[in-house]
Amino acid sequence: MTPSPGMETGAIACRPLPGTGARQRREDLAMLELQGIGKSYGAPRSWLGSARNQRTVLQDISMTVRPGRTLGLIGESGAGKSTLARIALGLLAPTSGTVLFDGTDVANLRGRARMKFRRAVQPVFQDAAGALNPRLGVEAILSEPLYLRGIAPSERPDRIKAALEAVDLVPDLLRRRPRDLSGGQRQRIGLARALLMEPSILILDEPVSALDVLTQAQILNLIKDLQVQTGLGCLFIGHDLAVADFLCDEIAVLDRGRIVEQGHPNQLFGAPKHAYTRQLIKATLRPARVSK
Ligand SMILES: Nc1ncnc2c1ncn2[C@@H]1O[C@H](COP(=O)(O)OP(=O)(O)OP(=O)(O)O)[C@@H](O)[C@H]1O
Repeated sequence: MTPSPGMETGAIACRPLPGTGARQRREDLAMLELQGIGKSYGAPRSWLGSARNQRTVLQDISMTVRPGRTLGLIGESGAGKSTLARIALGLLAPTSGTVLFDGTDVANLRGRARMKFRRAVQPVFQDAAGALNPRLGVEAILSEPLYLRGIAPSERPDRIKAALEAVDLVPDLLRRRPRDLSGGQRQRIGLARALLMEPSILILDEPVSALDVLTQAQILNLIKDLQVQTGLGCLFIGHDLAVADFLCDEIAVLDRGRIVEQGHPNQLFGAPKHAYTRQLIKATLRPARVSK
């Protein structure tokens, strides 16, 4: 199959973020585990004992995001991907099941321990424009995580500069606002902001869906390089099989709130077991396989 343009051509140079260092790859250590996650929206009519208003969107989802690995969650619109992303980030409570961060149920985390979890698991969303405060300039946007981490003001400019370099942006952009950036630049700023939190895990919710194919390839290479460099674990959420194939070590296929198949991309694309996976592959116009 044909690789998407730019995907296989020279990965963007990696520069370590200051203070991030190159983390050890700890392949066997589970960092974020979702165990039997279920989610229903809408309040039950409890006084009638009826659940007529409730709609179940996730059922019995179990997956583990490990350091240095990228797990993909693929499904069509409405399958429940963003709901799962919000649960993994601790922004939404599951109706059933448990999210474990380094072995601890995040529902029981309070105070500093909860802040540590929220810092360690960082999102990168599809809509970078919506995720960046439009009233702030890039410098203020990138200062925020450093402020939250208690980094001294005197240290912030160097860290911001290095973060910009890490995502291949020039310091000139610091004075601009999100609306004055291209989609790709905004996504890089979103990535830099997440990285400045020194996360263990990135939740990539459709991170390149809004970008043209060349910019997609650059951002995907960047994510991959940064992951190798820092040992980050990633949960990639999306619908694009070619992107998942390029980025992921393992892919789970989500159909109407249930994982119907999970495996290595070669197995999944080469010999899909479930009818829904076959349907997804067939519906994709010749997904580009990219050599790893
Ligand atoms: N706050 C909410 N209240 C009620 N229903 C919701 C809420 N959020 C999402 N849903 C419903 O849950 C289902 C799953 O939505 P979700 O956004 O998780 O899917 P998705 O796979 O991310 O879709 P897309 O790729 O289109 O963003 C959808 O039917 C949606 O309408």
